[in-house]
Amino acid sequence: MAATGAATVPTPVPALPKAVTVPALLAKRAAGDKIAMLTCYDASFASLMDRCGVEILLIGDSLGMVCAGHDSTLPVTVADMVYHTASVARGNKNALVLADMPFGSYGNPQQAYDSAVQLMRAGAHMVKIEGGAWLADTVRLLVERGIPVCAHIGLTPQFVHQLGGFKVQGKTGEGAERLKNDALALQAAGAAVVLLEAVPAALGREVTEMLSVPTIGIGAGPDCSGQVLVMHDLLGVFPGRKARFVRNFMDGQTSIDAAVMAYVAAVKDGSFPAPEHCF
Ligand SMILES: Nc1nc(=O)c2c([nH]1)NC[C@@H]1CN(c3ccc(C(=O)N[C@@H](CCC(=O)O)C(=O)O)cc3)CN21
Ligand SMILES: CC(C)C(=O)C(=O)O
Ligand SMILES: [Mg+2]
Repeated sequence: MAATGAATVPTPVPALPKAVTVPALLAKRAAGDKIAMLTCYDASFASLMDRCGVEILLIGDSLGMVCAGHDSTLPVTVADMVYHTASVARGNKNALVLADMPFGSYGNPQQAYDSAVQLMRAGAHMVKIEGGAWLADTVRLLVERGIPVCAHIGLTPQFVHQLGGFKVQGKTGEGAERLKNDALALQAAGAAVVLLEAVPAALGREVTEMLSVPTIGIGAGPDCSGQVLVMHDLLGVFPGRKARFVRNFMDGQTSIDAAVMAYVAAVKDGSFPAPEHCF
């Protein structure tokens, strides 16, 4: 028996990470721990991201653009989302599986419920819908029936034809007020997560401070509770024009695992997003 205790105690084998749950996300928000999320569309990448510590895997309707080659997310169907959600769920162990409700699948609360049930049966743990305070009744109905909801506000790509392009939102006083009002209404209706896309960093911070549920930002500044990127942007394989909030994490790495781990580390230590990624 060695005389000096501390140095001879064997390093414990790290416990397997606990599955990421809705209460676990709330606890991270309360503790100020950053949340790392990525889009994911298949089982192989789900397995890779899960083992690299990504906490939320988003089956984004961006798959219509990055996988299928459309120029918007509008052509994506519930059947497309079910196929990719089931694929991701098979590859995942610990992460929370979040599925986008595609364009046209939540026109009223009952249609939203029917669509969400299909995604939950496919393996989603939470669904995401785009829109503001007008969606409160839909959020309430889903949450009351056991379907956790992420509310997506700011730049909502399903509204591209109304927004006139993929443009930064909440830049005017009126726009910022509307966004804050939407965030509060959606949280009050039961949203477990609020996703902020392409809004000024100061507004991302304000909304995050106003809410008790976590915010996940994409082009919404460093003060959100967590961050998300489209995996093709993180890996530098998307051929289109890249948004200001994108960082290619393959730079300086020699494997996809290393790039994903660098992303998780940069989100956790607050070094991503940097000022050049913010509006
Ligand atoms: N590969 C990819 N990455 C994404 O982040 C993404 C998709 N696809 N498809 C669905 C939506 C579309 N998104 C986009 C696409 C482009 C910009 C963009 O270029 N924004 C300009 C702002 C221009 C302005 O406000 O005038 C930028 O400079 O970042 C932003 C979000 C986000 N989502
Ligand atoms: C960009 C993220 C937030 C998304 O909704 C998607 O990938 O579809
Ligand atoms: Mg989406």
